[in-house]
Amino acid sequence: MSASNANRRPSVSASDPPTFIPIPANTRGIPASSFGPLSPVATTGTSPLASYASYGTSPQGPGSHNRQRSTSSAAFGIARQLTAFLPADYPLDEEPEHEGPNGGSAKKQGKVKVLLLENINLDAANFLKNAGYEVDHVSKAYSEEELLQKLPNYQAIGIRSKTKITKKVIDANPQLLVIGCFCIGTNQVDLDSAAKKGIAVFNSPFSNSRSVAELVISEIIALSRQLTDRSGELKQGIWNKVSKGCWEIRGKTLGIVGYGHIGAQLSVLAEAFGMSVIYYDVIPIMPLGTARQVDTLEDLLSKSDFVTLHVPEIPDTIGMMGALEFSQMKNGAYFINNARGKVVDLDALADALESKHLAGAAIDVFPREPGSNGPGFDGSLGSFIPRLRQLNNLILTPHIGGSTEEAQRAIGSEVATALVRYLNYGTTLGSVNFPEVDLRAITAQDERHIRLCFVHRNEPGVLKVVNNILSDHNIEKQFSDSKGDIAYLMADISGVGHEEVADIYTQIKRTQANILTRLLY
Ligand SMILES: NC(=O)c1ccc[n+]([C@@H]2O[C@H](COP(=O)([O-])OP(=O)(O)OC[C@H]3O[C@@H](n4cnc5c(N)ncnc54)[C@H](O)[C@@H]3O)[C@@H](O)[C@H]2O)c1
Ligand SMILES: O=C(O)[C@H](O)COP(=O)(O)O
Repeated sequence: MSASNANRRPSVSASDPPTFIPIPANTRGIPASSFGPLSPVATTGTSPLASYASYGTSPQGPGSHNRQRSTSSAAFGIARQLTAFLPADYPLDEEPEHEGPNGGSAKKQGKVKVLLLENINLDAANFLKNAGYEVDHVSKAYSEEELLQKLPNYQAIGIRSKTKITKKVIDANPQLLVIGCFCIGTNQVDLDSAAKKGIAVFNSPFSNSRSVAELVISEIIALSRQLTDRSGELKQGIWNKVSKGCWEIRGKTLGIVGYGHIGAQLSVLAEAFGMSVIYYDVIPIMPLGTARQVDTLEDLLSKSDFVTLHVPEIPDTIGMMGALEFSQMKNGAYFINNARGKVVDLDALADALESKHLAGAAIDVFPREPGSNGPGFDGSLGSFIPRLRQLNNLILTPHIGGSTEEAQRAIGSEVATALVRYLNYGTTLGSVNFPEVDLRAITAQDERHIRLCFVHRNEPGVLKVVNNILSDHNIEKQFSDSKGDIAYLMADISGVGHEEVADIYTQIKRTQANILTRLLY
């Protein structure tokens, strides 16, 4: 990038809408979702790194005098930041040199590239573009092969529940810095392998909970009244007005397995319909309303008219509903799964429905799901599928529990914000596989400040070595935390001359416990 390109800055007056995420000066403890809706479309794109240098860290926010920070500093900031985007073992000395600020040389230049898969909300894509990133938006999920081929061009990836980020994909992509799961579940990512390679993973823990809870309420009523069967018959010209086997839901017992964000939300809605609610969870959780926790899954199954699952896919929950558990359910009860496909043995469910032991079921999630819309929901995904397609009072939906405009917008905003905050500021609040670390923003008064973001193995003596390297400078603030095998240190250092940055970067990167070193300012 030439110096003139680097001089490009958004033309913002005090009355202009902000062109960056409104990150407060001290972000500690403030959930990303509290930052409000996506910011308006920017009129001028700006590098996230330039925006950090010239705007983002100002305690005064947009329109403050800190925007007057020198352009050459912003340009140099871009160059310095980008050295950190290279793989941890990239030889710094061999980076190609480009024309830098003030005619001097600078390191390789470029933009952060983000790959968004699975039709992630377009507002999120625009938000990331406005933050200065290059964004590629794809509507389908990628297979492992496609990821191995295409991901090496990107520093960040956004996925939903279908794309599997395996250890193989992680190992093949040392340039990858961050993964955004634009959904609740994170079972599709090898979180441990990602952490060990210094890749932070973020999700949206509750932005679609309400959408799922509402879908379950609709399914409870639809099953109870055999709605989809009646509708299907009428579409074929058959008038079949029956009341036999159709019930009100008032006074019936709903059994919720997993009383987390969705389960608890559903509990409140179900009571408003006059249902009695019981729930089973592996941890004691305070009931809402008059709901009641039971001690065992069997207890819940034997007492409920409707059983609905809201557990994550983890080793303990895989296969938790099989032939034995279905036999423990009441005769004529209904079963609903909007959690994850592998939690249920669908052949056993087909048996329970075919034998009329169960009166109906609603299934939104499957052990294997097609990667894109269109034909493909067939026996190749499991021998039970042709059986399920023949059954009465069985509602099959294509994993749409969280698919509402509201949920997708909220998730887009939340996860896109988390990605920008991590890439531009190093903040890991809300990460599912990293320790949560944040520092209040650099004041940006002093151009000689830098921020060290250091992901390392959790071993004794690391901080001593790092602080030795930093000891010639003033460490304004630092915070470190660990999670399992990895630890993360953020430190703001002042009094750093431009000529010293590469040296600090190289020394820290070469420490024995280094996983990923980034310098930001
Ligand atoms: N169908 C969809 O589109 C859709 C949308 C959102 C979420 N989901 C799925 O729903 C799951 C639940 O979402 P949430 O936001 O309520 O999660 P959550 O983490 O808030 O709650 C999950 C609850 O399950 C409990 N739990 C864990 N293991 C258990 C076990 N063996 N037995 C009983 N309880 C157990 C946990 O203690 C927790 O209370 C997600 O993990 C995701 O897989 C699906
Ligand atoms: O984990 C989730 O949030 C849900 O399963 C929704 O996944 P989706 O974004 O792929 O629809």
